[in-house]
Amino acid sequence: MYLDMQATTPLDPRVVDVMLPFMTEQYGNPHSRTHLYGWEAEDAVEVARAQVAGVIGADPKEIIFTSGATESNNLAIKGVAQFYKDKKNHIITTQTDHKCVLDSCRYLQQRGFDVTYLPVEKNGLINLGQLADAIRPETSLVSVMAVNNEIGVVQPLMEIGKLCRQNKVFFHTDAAQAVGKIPIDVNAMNIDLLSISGHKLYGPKGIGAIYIRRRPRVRLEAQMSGGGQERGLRSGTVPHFLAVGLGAACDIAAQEMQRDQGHIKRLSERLYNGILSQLQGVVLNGDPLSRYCGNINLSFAYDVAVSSGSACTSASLEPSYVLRALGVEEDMAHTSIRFGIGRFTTEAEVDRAVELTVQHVNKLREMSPLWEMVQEGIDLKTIQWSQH
Ligand SMILES: Cc1ncc(COP(=O)(O)O)c(C=O)c1O
Ligand code: FES
Repeated sequence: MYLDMQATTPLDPRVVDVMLPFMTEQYGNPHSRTHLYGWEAEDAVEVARAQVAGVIGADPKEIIFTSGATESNNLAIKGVAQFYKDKKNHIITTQTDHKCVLDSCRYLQQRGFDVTYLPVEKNGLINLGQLADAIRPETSLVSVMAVNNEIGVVQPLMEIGKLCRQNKVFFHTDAAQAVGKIPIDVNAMNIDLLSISGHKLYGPKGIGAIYIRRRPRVRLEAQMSGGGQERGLRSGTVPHFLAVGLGAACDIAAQEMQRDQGHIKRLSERLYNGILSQLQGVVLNGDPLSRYCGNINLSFAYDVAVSSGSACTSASLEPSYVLRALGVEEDMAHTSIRFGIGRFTTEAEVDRAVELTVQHVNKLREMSPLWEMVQEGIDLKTIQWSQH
């Protein structure tokens, strides 16, 4: 039973089929210009580039292959900030963006840039008025993720894009959890830079892409020195079989998005209703409407000692910084579980997850004196504990 599709997805077998020949017979270097092996590989990379562009409504020339969304986010944020640094030294992101976005911003802060970390509302969405107020003449970039990896909320991309364009500020979105799952159109949404990860959409790990708008043109400083591949923005040999895999994954996702959504929505509802019909004191984290249906993040009231921390950083016992940014109380943040449903999830897996969740929560609650008090109608917040 695997319900962690935000962490990673399995390779679609159709993607593997397309990749295989490029690992065995067609193993040329796509940058070798003098023989058939090189040409074959180059052609395959260009087909893949067009497939990646296709799923977000971009031009293939606007796609650069990278090693994943972490690299794309680093390149977008550091690259734009550094290129425009003489005139503009301010960037804006959100408190709930991915660690690699936040860390890239911290890196810039240490080098003299000014960063605004926008708070989010209780539902996990940013406040557009606050974003408008945060934009200054010296702002070069706004970076707001599309779908949140922990709670699945979808930020208002269309509105953010419009605001950024009006103010002549570039708009980058980390769309690692969004591409191939929800419709994205870089032109309709005025997105200037966008990060993609292969292994979140049934493609291979170790490959990703960044979309960089050509009109109006976005300039950025490369973060890798070398042979000047990928228009000088990302030196290093393109791993052609991975690129081919990413291309195929994007192509399949584009064609089957509606079908995937139908399947995933049905199973998510089954999971959510299954748990909520059998347990009290369960809360869905994040906006109930503006969300990707394959992510269900639930908190279980009172002493369910699951203490998973963040679904993504479960090695630490600290409650998730994303849930804290929503104002979720510490006890509820500590008892949150993220369920991730995807293309290959089955009804049987969901039913088993419901059964196990209900069983475990009931067991932990039986052991909890706090839960007993809640059952008796005592509001725990009114209690004076003898310590502290
Ligand atoms: C929202 C988000 N951004 C970026 C990443 C990093 O992606 P990659 O593993 O391709 O570097 C992830 C994956 O964990 C993610 O969920
Ligand atoms: S899903 Fe990406 S870090 Fe957890």
